Amino acid sequence: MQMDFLSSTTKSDLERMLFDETEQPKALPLSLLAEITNGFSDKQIIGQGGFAVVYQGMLNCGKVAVKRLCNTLMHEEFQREVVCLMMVKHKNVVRFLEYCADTQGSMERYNGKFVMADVQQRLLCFEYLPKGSLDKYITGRIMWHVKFIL
Ligand SMILES: Nc1ncnc2c1ncn2[C@@H]1O[C@H](COP(=O)(O)OP(=O)(O)OP(=O)(O)O)[C@@H](O)[C@H]1O
Repeated sequence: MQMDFLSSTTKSDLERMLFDETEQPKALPLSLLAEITNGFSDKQIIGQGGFAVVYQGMLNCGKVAVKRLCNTLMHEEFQREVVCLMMVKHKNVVRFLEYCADTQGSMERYNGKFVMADVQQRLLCFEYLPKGSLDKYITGRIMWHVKFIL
């Protein structure tokens, strides 16, 4: 199996992906995700789940949601998640666009010695949904229902 040494997907490939629903999810370079989130700036954060921080990624036309997973996630779990996301295609499920699995060596001190440690970054990219979190709507409805009963 021949593999590209580095993913060369560009911002315009990502835009094409966003507007063409027949395109299959591909690997994205970390540098592109850093570029569209302004270096994973806090100002771009749109939410936080149990295992990830979610950033808004800005394209020339359109937006995406970039989910940066915590680095305790095992590679096998990430792989399983990507496989599942690639199989789900439904109008009621947010569209999965691309993924990024980046590993870089970094010299770190361990027990008084320098060792080369693997620094892993795992990210998922989805279409951006502008109406906020579903839990606000559900909580709102439940609160209203409880008030009505009382
Ligand atoms: N595609 C998206 N478009 C816009 N906002 C999003 C998108 N995905 C996630 N978010 C925002 O980020 C928040 C966290 O999302 P995330 O999917 O990480 O967590 P979750 O589903 O709430 O929890 P879990 O960690 O159990 O998956 C959401 O509540 C939402 O506000």
